[in-house]
This record gives sequence, structure tokens and C-alpha cells, in this order.
Amino acid sequence: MTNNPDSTSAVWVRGLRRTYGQGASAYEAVRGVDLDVPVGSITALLGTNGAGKTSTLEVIEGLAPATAGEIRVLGLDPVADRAALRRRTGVLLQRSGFSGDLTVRETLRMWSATVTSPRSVDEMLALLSLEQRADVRMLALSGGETRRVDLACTLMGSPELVILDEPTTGLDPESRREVWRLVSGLRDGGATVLITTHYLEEAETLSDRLEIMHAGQIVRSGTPTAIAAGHPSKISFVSAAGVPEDLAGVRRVVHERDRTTLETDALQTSLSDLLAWAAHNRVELDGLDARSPSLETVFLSIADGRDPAVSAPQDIETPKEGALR
Ligand SMILES: Nc1ncnc2c1ncn2[C@@H]1O[C@H](COP(=O)(O)OP(=O)(O)OP(=O)(O)O)[C@@H](O)[C@H]1O
Repeated sequence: MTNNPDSTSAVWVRGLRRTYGQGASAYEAVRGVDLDVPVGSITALLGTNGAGKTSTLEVIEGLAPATAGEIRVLGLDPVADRAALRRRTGVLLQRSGFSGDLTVRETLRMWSATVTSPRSVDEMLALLSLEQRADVRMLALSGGETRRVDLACTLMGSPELVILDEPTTGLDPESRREVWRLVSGLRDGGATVLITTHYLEEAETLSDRLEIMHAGQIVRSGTPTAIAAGHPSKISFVSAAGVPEDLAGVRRVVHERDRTTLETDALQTSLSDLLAWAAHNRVELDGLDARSPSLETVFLSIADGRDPAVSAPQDIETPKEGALR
């Protein structure tokens, strides 16, 4: 295995393959993934269900060997150098499995004994807003509180690289935003974060860079803005009067029940034309909504196979200053 030739990547993966089972029942869940997580960035790994995110993360975390490919984490081999990496990385798994009988404080104390140079239990309780729950048993915590205890353990060793597998699943919107602030703070403190999430808003808000997986491959890479660029904007409304045929920039008209959606490459021009037509003809456009392309548009087109990148993966790069906020 060669060394990571690029020291600007905290995680560097080339040609990763992972197959489950053997012979006729073998299933290739990861099919040649290349991945870079720039040092000091928040990078989100997104994907449709079963895309291969967890299978990829487990290899990066050193929990499973790759079937093929090269993987470097902080310049080290995640399996051979697992002990050294454990001191420098914090991993939040989807399920933690702490004993329900211990209190929050006891759980953090117990975890602290396994960490090199841990931050104090009181500091972690304060950081995760758990002071009021310190003496409550784990089994009595809400899902969101349990997730915060998991996070406290992940961050206790002040890791250089933090890997968060769906950190906000099950959290209410306020707690989710609290976690976002925490994760942004990690980056501000110089850490690198690799995160998986099913919440597109979370990925769009939080991350500098997105990697979108589908069917075992990375099909889109880049900043959220660059990934959304090139997809159409949408104008939608309810009107009994139909739609004029010659609106500038409109590439597709979709009728769904009584709502009409115009997909356009020129949002401002199409919208001005539509409003001028409506004013001239005294047409009421109920529930008028106009929006620029979003990550959701891209994601849905990947999920339903309409995205050309699904058959021909592509890398979308933008100027460097856009890559790291
Ligand atoms: N131990 C296993 N044996 C066989 N197949 C597996 C195993 N683990 C995962 N798979 C399959 O590999 C594929 C990728 O699974 P993986 O859990 O990596 O996807 P994911 O992107 O994390 O999905 P999700 O978002 O639904 O959690 C899926 O089709 C899954 O059924």
C-alpha cells in the first residue's frame, strides 16, 4: 500500500471495493470509491438507502477490511495502525450500546478511562448541555439525550478527525441545531469532520463538501452550491388559466393535480415573463413559489435515476475559496 501522497486530505481513499459473502451469493456493496476529506473541512457523505455509506465508513474506521483499494486516514493505515489512529480520531457510530444502569456521569467517567488525555467529565457535560441529566440513568434518557452522551464520548479525547454516522437522527429540530453548532465549532477549532446524514438541509447547511453515493459509487462530489448548479430552478403555482407557451428559459412543464411546475434555466427571466403575462391577463397565481436549484432536486434526480451522473460519475470542482468556508 502506498502512502497518502496528498497530506491535505485527512481521509484519502482510492478504488475502494467491499464485497459481502462469497461465490454466487457475493454482493459488492462498494464499487470503486475515490474519496478525499480535506483537512479542516466538514465533508458530508450522502446517499440513497443501501448506497454503501456505512460499508465505506466501516473501512475508514478500521472496523472492516477493504476487499480492494487504498485507504489512508491521517496518513495511516486504518487496520494496521488502528491503535495509533484511535488516539487521534473520534467515531460516533449509529448505535453506541452503553449500559442502561449507569448514570450519565458514570458512563462518561468509564469512557474517560479509555481515552488518552481526556477532557474532564464536567467539561463534557457542559459542552453537551447534560449537566441537569448527569445523575440520571442512561435507560431513562430520551433519544436525543442519549445521542448527546454518545457525542460527549466521541469528542472527549479532542480528536483531530471526527467521524459522525448520522449524528442527529432522532433529535428534535432544536437539538439538531445545537449539534450543528457543535460540529461547526469543531471545524473552527481545527478538526476535520466526516459526517453521514439523511437530512439534506443538514448537509447543505453544515458541510464544505459533499460526496453523494448511489449503488456503491460516488456519483457527485463538490461544494453544495456547485452540486446544485446546472439543475433547473422551479416556479410553481395553481391557476385555472393554463400556462403561456413561450416563457423564456422554461425547459419543462409538469402538471401535478391542480399545481403547475415550470422547470427553468433562467429563474429571474421566466418569473418576470410569467408575472407580466399574469398581470396582463388578470390571472391569479395561487401559492406562487419560486426557488433556485437545491440539493433536494439533485438528490431526487439521483434516487430516481434521472441524473446523468448516475451512469457516468463526475467530479464537480469549484474555485478553492468555495471549498472551505
Ligand atoms: N453484512 C452484510 N451482508 C450482506 N450485505 C450487506 C451487509 N451489510 C450491508 N449489506 C448490503 O450492502 C449494501 C450497502 O449497505 P450500507 O449499510 O453500506 O448502505 P448505507 O448507504 O449505509 O444505507 P442506509 O442509508 O440505508 O443506512 C446494502 O444493499 C446492504 O443490504
